[in-house]
Amino acid sequence: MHVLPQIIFTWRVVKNPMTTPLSLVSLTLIEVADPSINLYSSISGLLSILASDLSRARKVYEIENIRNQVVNGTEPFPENQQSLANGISVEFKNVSFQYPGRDRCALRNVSFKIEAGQLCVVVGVNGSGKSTILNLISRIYDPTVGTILIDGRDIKTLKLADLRAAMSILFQDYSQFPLSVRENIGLGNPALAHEDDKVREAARLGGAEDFIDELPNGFDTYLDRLVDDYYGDLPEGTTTLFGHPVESSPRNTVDGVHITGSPDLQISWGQVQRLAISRTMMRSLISETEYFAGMLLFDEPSASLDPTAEHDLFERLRKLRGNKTMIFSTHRFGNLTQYADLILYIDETVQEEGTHDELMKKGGEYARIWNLQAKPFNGQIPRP
Ligand SMILES: Nc1ncnc2c1ncn2[C@@H]1O[C@H](COP(=O)(O)OP(=O)(O)OP(=O)(O)O)[C@@H](O)[C@H]1O
Repeated sequence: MHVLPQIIFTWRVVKNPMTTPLSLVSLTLIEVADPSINLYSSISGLLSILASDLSRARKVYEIENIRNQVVNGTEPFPENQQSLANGISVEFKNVSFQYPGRDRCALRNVSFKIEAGQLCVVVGVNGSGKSTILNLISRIYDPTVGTILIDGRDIKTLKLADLRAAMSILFQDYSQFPLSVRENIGLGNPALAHEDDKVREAARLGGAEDFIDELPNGFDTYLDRLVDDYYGDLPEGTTTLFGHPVESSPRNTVDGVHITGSPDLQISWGQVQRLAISRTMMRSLISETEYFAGMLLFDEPSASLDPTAEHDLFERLRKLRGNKTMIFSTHRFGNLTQYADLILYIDETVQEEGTHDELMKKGGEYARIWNLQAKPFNGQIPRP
C-alpha cells in the first residue's frame, strides 16, 4: 500500500489584538506517525477552518476603518481626583436612543437621577434596554435625543479618556486574554499590575482566588499561550506583558513522534466571568493612581454564577462600595434589589422606580416578576 506522506498543517490565529497582521496566522508542520489519518480530508477540514478564521481575523482589522461617531469632549473630569471618592452622580433627561440600522428605539424618553454613592439596580426583561443604559453612561454611544449629566455636567463635554478612567465597567462579553491569570486581572489597572497583593485582593473580591490557587501554576498559569510559545522555543529572557519570565511549554511526544506545544488550559465559563469581575475589581481598588474609579457599572455580573457565588459576590460588592456609585443591570431580582437605593424597572422607558419596598407596595410589574422569581423558594429569600 502506498503510504501518503504523513504531514499535516496546524495553524492558529493569535487572539492578541496588539499583534501585527503578519503575525496573525502561523502555519506549522507537524509530522504525524499514524498512517490511518486521511491526509486529504484532514487538509480540507483544516483549510475550511482556516478560511473561516481568516475571515474573522479580517473583521478584526476592518474595525480600524469604522469611524468613531462619539466626539471627544474637551473638559477634564473630575476637577480633582479626590472628588471621585464621593462617587459620581448620573442623570438622564428625556433620553431616547436608536441603534444604527434599527427602526425602533431601544430607549424612549428615559429620565432618572442616580445620586453620587447610590446603589442602583436596573431591572427588566430581555431586550428591555438595560445594557443600553450602561452603554450610554460609558459613552459607547450618544443619545439620539436628550441629555446625560455626569456630576451635573453634560457627558459630551467631558474628555472621553477621563470619563472612562473614572469608571469601572464589566460588560457582558467578558474576555479572556492569551496571558497569565495574573495579567488577565492586572490589565484592569496596569499601574498596579506589578503588585501581587493587589492582584490577589482583586481576585478575592471577584470570587476567583480559590480556583486560581488550584490551577497548575496558580496566578502564573497561562490560559491561552501565544503562538510562538506553542510551537517553538522562546528565546531565553522572554518576559510577559508585565515583565514576568515566560518558560517555554514542555515538548510533547505522540507515538514516539516529537511535536511542540501544549493544549490550552480550559476554565469554565463561570470562572471566566469571575476573572472578568476580578479585572473590574482591580480597576476600582483604592490607590493613589489616576485609575481610582468613582463609579462601577456591572452588566449582568452574575449571569454564569451559581446561586452561592452570586450571593457571595453581591455581599462583597456591597461591602466594597464605600461611597462609590454602583449600577447593576440584571434580570434576576433576588439578591441585590433589596439593598438598592434605587431600582429602575425598564421596558424601553422607565416603567417603575423606587426602592424594593416601594415597588412591592405598588404591586406593579416589578412586584409581579419578583414574586414569580421568589415563588420556588417559598418565601425563604432572606430579607435585609
Ligand atoms: N448593538 C446593537 N445593535 C442593534 N440593536 C441592538 C444592539 N444592542 C442591543 N440592541 C437592541 O436594543 C434593544 C435593547 O437591548 P439591550 O441589550 O439594551 O437589552 P437588555 O435589557 O440589556 O437585554 P438582555 O437582558 O437580554 O441583556 C433590543 O431590542 C436589542 O435587540
